[in-house]
Amino acid sequence: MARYELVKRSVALITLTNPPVNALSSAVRHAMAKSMEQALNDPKVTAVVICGENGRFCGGADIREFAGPLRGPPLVPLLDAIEAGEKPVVAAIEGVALGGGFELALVCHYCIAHFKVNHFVLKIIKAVGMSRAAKPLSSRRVSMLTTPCPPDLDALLEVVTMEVKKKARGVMAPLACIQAVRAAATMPYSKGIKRESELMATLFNSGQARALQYCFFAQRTAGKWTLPSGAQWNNSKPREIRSAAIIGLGTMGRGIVVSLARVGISVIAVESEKKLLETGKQMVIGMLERDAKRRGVSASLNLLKFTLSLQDLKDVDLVIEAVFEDMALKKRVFQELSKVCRPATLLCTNTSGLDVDALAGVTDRPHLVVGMHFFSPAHVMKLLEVVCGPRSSSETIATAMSLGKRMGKVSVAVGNCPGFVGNRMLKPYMDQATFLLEEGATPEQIDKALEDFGFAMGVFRMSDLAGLDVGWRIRKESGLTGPDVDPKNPPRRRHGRRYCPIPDMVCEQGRFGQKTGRGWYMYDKPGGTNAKPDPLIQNLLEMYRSRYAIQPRNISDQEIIERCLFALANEGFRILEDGIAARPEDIDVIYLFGYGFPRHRGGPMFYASMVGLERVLERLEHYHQAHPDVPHLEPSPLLKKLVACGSPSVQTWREHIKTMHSHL
Ligand SMILES: CCC/C=C/C(=O)SCCNC(=O)CCNC(=O)[C@H](O)C(C)(C)COP(=O)([O-])OP(=O)([O-])OC[C@H]1O[C@@H](n2cnc3c(N)ncnc32)[C@H](O)[C@@H]1OP(=O)([O-])[O-]
Repeated sequence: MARYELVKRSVALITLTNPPVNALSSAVRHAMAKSMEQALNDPKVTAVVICGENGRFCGGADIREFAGPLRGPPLVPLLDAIEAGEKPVVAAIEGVALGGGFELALVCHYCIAHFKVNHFVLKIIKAVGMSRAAKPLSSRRVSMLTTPCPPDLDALLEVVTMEVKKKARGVMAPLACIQAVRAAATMPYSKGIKRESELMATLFNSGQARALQYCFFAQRTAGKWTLPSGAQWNNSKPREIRSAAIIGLGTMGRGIVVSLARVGISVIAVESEKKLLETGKQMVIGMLERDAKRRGVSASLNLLKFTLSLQDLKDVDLVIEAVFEDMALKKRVFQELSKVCRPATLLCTNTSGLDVDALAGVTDRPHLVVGMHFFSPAHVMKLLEVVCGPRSSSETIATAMSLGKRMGKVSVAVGNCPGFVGNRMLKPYMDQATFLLEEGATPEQIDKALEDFGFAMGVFRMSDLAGLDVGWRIRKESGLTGPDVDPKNPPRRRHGRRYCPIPDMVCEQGRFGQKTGRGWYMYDKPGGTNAKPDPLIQNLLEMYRSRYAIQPRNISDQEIIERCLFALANEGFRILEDGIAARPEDIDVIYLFGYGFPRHRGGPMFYASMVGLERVLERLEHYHQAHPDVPHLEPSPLLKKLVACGSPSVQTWREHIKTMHSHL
């Protein structure tokens, strides 16, 4: 946990040894305290060096221990002892120095940030020699330093506070940091430290801290995918991918090309027409050049090839199809790929919800077919849903997961069903929002409630950004609206359940969102981003309500949050029951990285657990009773089961889910 050695007969070297990141666990703190005592009491020791094993100084407190009560010696007295000690202490920093690890470095009298380990001992000895020859230690103690305080501190912090409140809506920690900076600038050290401890205690005991800790581990859990067959992340070897092809240079295809090329993978990009190919090529080159400039590297344009011919794909390791979301078209592409590509080439589809197994079925290699659902813009968004068809091999899944990681994505393995995890859950969430419009709410009221909850964008602003026509086309294709609707259907019912036609009416007016300058809001111009409430939408809602004799009522923010978010989580429970996601953590990671769910709320499933499953169940029952024609509000059997089992912690829900239904 901490190794103690005497180097050159006078330097005590204390090495933190707690892999993987040398976190300050109770055992490490205990060993550190003992080692420091030994070093300070040994007359042979003239200086102390603290470093971390395996190229990492210290990743901070051991977050795993936050779940329980504090054990072992606290960190602060150890830090005080180092700072006040009469022997110079040097922090030899390599890799990370985060949180408590950073504090540890700060209280040391000297810090060396070094890269070449072979120079390690030499540098330390030099630094220690310097410290002994130089001024007394008092000038090196952080508590003795005066903090510069700008004369306009209040105004400065006011501006920063406003900015933080805008960017990190509802998040406590950044605001507490500003208060800590104020304390550092205006109070003596001992009082400032006390103030910081109070702030830390407030944060530490908040639900937000628990949510953020959960998110940290959920993200890492998601990478540890597992299938009912026993194949999992640590027993399935991914293939090495050196070359890839992208079919379709629309928005998604372009983003995927950029994501691949910037990690050094050769990419062949295919389009069906010369004009589309040329436009796509120019855009990809521009995106790569801007990206390279931002990162201070040269753009990897030599890795790109643009072509109109699928024949050029015969030797690539992997193909990602990113054509229009049309099953017949995708099937034609996959049939063609089967003929053209060598038998070992992996065939991936970037679909946002179509049946991956149906596509696998038209190929000569269903075991090498997998879904890779990127989120737009694909070179920016971190989420990747890896959709495992029933016939996808473990090697195929491992390859897609590992390729996602290589591209810097947070990859989550999910099962194959309409909409997979993310978009399947989105439907009940959006349905609730439109039902609330019918009942008396406005788009801006609903968006404000969701944004106050912490979403970067409410559901209507988000839809305007994404484009309303996409969902409209899907609804037309599935016979929910348009000429194919059975005229016997009442206007507000489909398949025996409640249906809200308002989104269709908005689209019928050519209002497709930001791109047309009109959607749920109005914008200054097509492509504008400044959303303003539109009186025409208000009129449309009023006419709609009067046509269907709906008496509008006042709807509270609480009802908006409960109906939208509990319906979202309820679908998450069904997804777990159906085995489309292996764990609640996977669902939460998808919502955090793909749908802007506020991180300090932990994701929809964690949020439900924080509200209390009993309460979620009771509210869903209440709303379902009021709206019996909305099946999404009927509490899922898994939710009921978990409540009956005493609402166990989210990390143990998996034990209550029958794995026999798994689609993963
Ligand atoms: C008391 C005074 C107040 C102090 C407060 C604090 O210090 S608050 C803390 C302030 N510190 C932070 O907030 C730092 C949080 N950590 C990080 O930001 C990153 O992990 C990293 C940059 C250290 C390494 O990134 P990377 O991409 O190279 O690697 P990776 O991310 O994949 O992690 C590898 C493995 O290490 C694990 N693990 C990591 N850190 C901790 C930890 N502190 N604890 C426990 N475990 C930790 C991680 O779970 C994973 O385990 P797995 O899945 O293999 O079993």
